[in-house]
Amino acid sequence: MQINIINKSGHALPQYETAHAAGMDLRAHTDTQIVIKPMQRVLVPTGLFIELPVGYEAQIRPRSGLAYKHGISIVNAPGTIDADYRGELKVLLINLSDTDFVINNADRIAQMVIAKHETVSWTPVETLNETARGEGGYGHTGK
Ligand SMILES: O=c1ccn([C@H]2C[C@H](O)[C@@H](COP(=O)(O)OP(=O)(O)OP(=O)(O)O)O2)c(=O)[nH]1
Ligand SMILES: [Mg+2]
Repeated sequence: MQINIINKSGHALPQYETAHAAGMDLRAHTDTQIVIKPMQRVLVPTGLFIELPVGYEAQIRPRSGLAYKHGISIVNAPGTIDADYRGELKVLLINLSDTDFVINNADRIAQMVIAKHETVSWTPVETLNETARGEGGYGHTGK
């Protein structure tokens, strides 16, 4: 499918890095180097603006390589981009390591998955149907 995008980043458009990748990497759009100190969070601009079709969302997810090697994650993972959002895509990174992490312009900082979603309406009721699980949760089936 095609999605309208405005690209003010000066970088190439996000792309799938392999043939069947689910996510497209997002690059930082910054004039100055960004340093994220341990346990600090930073909202990193991408320079991208998109027009998702109704019924679709974009999910902003961490990159596992950055997470494993540098403790870089996303505070609100997965970030949700609504179909009616027209602002700049931004990535809320957090440094979970004990050393500073440096981001340069064009670094690939996160990945974005485009996904369908349902829009539901509620039917208020007094009881819900019975299941074997019932209210069990939070590990009630054991280790
Ligand atoms: O990682 C993110 C998460 C959100 N957004 C943008 C797109 C999204 O549509 C909008 C609102 O996000 P969200 O609903 O998660 O935030 P909120 O705190 O509920 O704000 P709002 O009241 O504006 O919905 O912010 C981003 O650019 N990056
Ligand atoms: Mg919201």
